[in-house]
This record gives sequence, C-alpha cells and structure tokens, in this order.
Amino acid sequence: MIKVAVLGAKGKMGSQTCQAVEAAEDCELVAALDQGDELTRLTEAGAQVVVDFTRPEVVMGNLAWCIEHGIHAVVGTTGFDEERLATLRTQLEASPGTGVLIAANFSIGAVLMMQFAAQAARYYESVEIIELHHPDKVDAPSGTARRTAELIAEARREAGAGSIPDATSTGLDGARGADVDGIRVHGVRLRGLVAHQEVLFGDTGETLTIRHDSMHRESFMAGVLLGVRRIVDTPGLTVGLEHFLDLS
Ligand SMILES: NC(=O)C1=CN([C@@H]2O[C@H](COP(=O)(O)OP(=O)(O)OC[C@H]3O[C@@H](n4cnc5c(N)ncnc54)[C@H](OP(=O)(O)O)[C@@H]3O)[C@@H](O)[C@H]2O)C=CC1
Ligand SMILES: O=C(O)C1=N[C@H](C(=O)O)C[C@H](O)C1
Repeated sequence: MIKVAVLGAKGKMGSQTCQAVEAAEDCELVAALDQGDELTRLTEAGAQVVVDFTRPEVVMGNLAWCIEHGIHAVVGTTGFDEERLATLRTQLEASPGTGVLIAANFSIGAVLMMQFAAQAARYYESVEIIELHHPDKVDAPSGTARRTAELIAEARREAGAGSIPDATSTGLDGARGADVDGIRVHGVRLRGLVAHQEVLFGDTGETLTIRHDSMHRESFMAGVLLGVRRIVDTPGLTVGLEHFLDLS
C-alpha cells in the first residue's frame, strides 16, 4: 500500500483526489490537509507521497518541506517556471532518494493534445492557443497553455521556424492575448466550463485545430494515480506526465 496525503484536500481537485486515493486498492489516504493545517501531520501520518493541489503562492513552501522530510510529491498546482524548477532541482540534490512530479495537466487527453501540438508545430507558419476554464480559476493563462506554448516554441526553434506573422500595429491592450515564448495565448473564463484548450495551426489554404475538453475533474484522476504509483521509484524532478506514459 502506498501511503498518500493530499494538500488542498477541501478544494475542487483535492477533494476529488481524496476520493480517488480512497478508491484505489493499492493506496491508503493517510492525511487530508487544507489551509491552516500543520505540515507535521504528514510525517506523523507516515505519508510516502503527497499530492498537492493548492495554490501557486504556497506550493513552493509545501514542496521545500516535503523534500526536506524525504516525502515524494505529485504536483498539479500551477505556477511553475524555469526558476522554480531550478530551485526544486537544487533542493532535491540534498535529498537524493526523493521524487517530485510536476504535471501541468493530469488528463491523458490533455497530455496527448500537448504532444500532438508539439508534433504539428514545425509544419505551420501560424499558431495560437485558446484556453477556456471555469471562472473560479485563480491563474491565467493556464499551466497547460503555458506548457503547450513552451513545447511548440521549442519545436519551432528546433525546426528553424521564424517568428509568427502578425501585422497588428494599433489596437487595445490585451486584444492579441498574452505572449508566452513568442506564442499568443488567449484565456476564456466562463461558468459551465471545466478545463478546455484549442491549439490552432494555420498555413496557406489550411488550418488544423487540436482541441481537448475535460468535462469533469474525474478526468485527471487516472493521471494522478499513475503519478503516485510511479514517483515512489523515480527520484529527482520529473516535469510532465508524458514521462510516465508509453507514447512510442
Ligand atoms: N495539473 C492538473 O491536472 C490540474 C491542476 N489544477 C491546479 O490545481 C490548483 C488547485 O486547483 P483547484 O482545486 O481548482 O483550486 P481550489 O481553490 O478549489 O483548491 C485549492 C485548495 O487549497 C487550499 N489551500 C490554500 N493554501 C493552502 C495551504 N497552504 N495548504 C493546504 N491547502 C491550502 C485552498 O483553501 P482556501 O480556499 O481556504 O484558500 C483550497 O481548499 C490550481 O493551481 C489549478 O490550476 C487544477 C486542475 C487540474
Ligand atoms: O485550474 C484548473 O481548473 C486547471 N488547471 C490546470 C491548468 O492551469 O492548466 C489544468 C487544467 O487546465 C485545469
């Protein structure tokens, strides 16, 4: 049995994760912590793996504590940039047996969408990303959109692609979305939505749209449990659930 604790347990993702861990035959939910709870409860409960679905402003503190105490972490919370990842790598050097998985999105379909987008990137002159989420989401653009943009930008650089054409010279601030690594990202917040993304590619005479929809938070649970099962044997930092999937 893998002893699992959830941080952010009263939240939308945390509560779903508690249910999924309790239903998994090879996992035991040993602690469910939320805002105001002491992290010492993790060691008291003997947690081997922590699943973090909290907030970008608190996740780094949680991870520093877990790494220091040799507790593996599966992290869905957003807000990770290169600087944060570098900090985690340094912290993990001092705790060599500990593993941390940072996954922008635990839905298998979303992981495939990012992979397909990276594959398509080299073939199209134009690309833009539209992410669509529920209005209670605290960050924009989504972690998934950021990661998708980074993967596309990397693929374009490797292929020697130039900058994306855009003749806009006047207009309102924000009308062309945010610039993530040279890729335009647009965010929609709409009651009724959960988590959705479209990646639009275009070239002369054709477009390609890759779309993924999470209609329910259950869609993330298979990926979360995969992360829990794999991280106990994967020391160091893993960025992206794709590393735990056989995509060949
Ligand atoms: N990787 C993925 O597949 C997915 C990632 N996410 C990401 O996960 C994060 C959480 O999303 P969601 O569940 O919708 O958000 P919620 O706001 O519903 O849940 C966050 C929970 O964490 C609690 N919390 C805040 N600070 C702490 C703390 N220091 N220790 C423990 N708990 C704390 C909050 O309490 P309070 O409300 O009192 O502040 C709240 O209960 C976001 O970054 C989101 O983008 C979401 C979906 C999928
Ligand atoms: O906050 C959410 O809901 C989600 N957050 C993650 C993100 O920012 O990419 C994953 C998914 O899009 C749902």
